Amino acid sequence: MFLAEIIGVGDELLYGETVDTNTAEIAVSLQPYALEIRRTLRVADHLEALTEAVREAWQKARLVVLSGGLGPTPDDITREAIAAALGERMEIDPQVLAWLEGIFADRGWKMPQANRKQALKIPSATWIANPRGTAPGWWVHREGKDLVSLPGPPAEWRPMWAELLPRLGLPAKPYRQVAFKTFGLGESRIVELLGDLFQRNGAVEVGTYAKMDGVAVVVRGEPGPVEALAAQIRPLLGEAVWGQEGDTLPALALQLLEGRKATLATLESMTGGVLGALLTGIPGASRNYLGGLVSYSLEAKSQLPIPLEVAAQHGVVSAAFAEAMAVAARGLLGATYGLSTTGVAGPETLEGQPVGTLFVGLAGPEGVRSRHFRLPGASREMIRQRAAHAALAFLVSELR
Ligand SMILES: NC(=O)c1ccc[n+]([C@@H]2O[C@H](COP(=O)(O)O)[C@@H](O)[C@H]2O)c1
Repeated sequence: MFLAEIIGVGDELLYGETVDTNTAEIAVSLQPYALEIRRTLRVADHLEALTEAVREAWQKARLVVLSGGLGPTPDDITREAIAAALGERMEIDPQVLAWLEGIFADRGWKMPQANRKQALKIPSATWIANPRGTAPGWWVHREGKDLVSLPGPPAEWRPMWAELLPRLGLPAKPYRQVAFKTFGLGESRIVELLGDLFQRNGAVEVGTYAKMDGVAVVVRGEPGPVEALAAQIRPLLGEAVWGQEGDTLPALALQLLEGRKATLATLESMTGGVLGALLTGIPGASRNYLGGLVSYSLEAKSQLPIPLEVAAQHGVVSAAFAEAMAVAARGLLGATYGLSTTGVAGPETLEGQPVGTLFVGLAGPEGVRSRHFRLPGASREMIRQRAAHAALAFLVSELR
């Protein structure tokens, strides 16, 4: 199998100011191709180090993809490093220079001298137009190999790469990926459930990925074996599965509400607005999400039509109180459904309940229910995010 090497360029990637997600994203985009990735690199804005890295990658690999270092400042040296590694001289391309000057002219500015270097190119490279920035990329096709140099910002390189990748003529392999998105199961529980089906052989590979919206179980590889294994895995995950590849909890929740021509109101305590933020992050949310309130303190709760004797009897962090809050949410905004959160995000505990405790209430035409969660999380922020996703996972499972 041919090799591919991916290089993330920039000091910030080495010292942790920025986590290099570009390399991972580019690697994922190469999965449908018959290329093997044995290593990826992060290299500083250092001419010698980057030249050496590019030279070595070019020697070994069928495809080399770089991201970063195409800006106008002196520390942007990716162009120089590629030119040195490939033994070519860069020249200013007058057409690209005119295009650059035009961008600045449109904004009513004169182009700074520093930007001139973004019009530099080696003879064997062709330009990759950048529709969103001043750093065009390079595509070198030489000796049956390809080298692609992209700018660092994802908003810039994504459309450039999406357009170029199919044109590279890389050897394709039959490939299929199936994802089951679950909530409420830990990764180790999933490993236990899957047993021998947790396979990693030549034909298929199973992986689990823990995110805020739960654990995704991904099966990838040759289409036939993937379909067969996914069909065996699906029933083992049962009710925990809420979606598939590309689904998000807030979008799915809104879609299910729309399917019922229903509306939703929220009343949040522990999540402090995170739930509302997730829902309003989806375009068109206002069709089905009426809005919500954050009643964080007991004082705020006492201003709302919630029977406080429920709190006195069961505590604020309880199934009964979550249900009372959900009923109040529904009534206050006249929504079809009311959804509530109450719990303990930490680091302080509340009412003797451990950090990570969450009760979600859901009130609707069919009555009122609640669910108890014990959420893992290393920080208050993580738990609040997980809690908001848990509330949506509960809503989705009830609306299905
Ligand atoms: N009913 C609720 O969900 C609710 C409201 C306020 C605080 N808390 C929890 O109480 C603890 C202390 O809160 P503060 O750190 O905001 O004072 C935290 O764990 C927090 O998550 C829970």
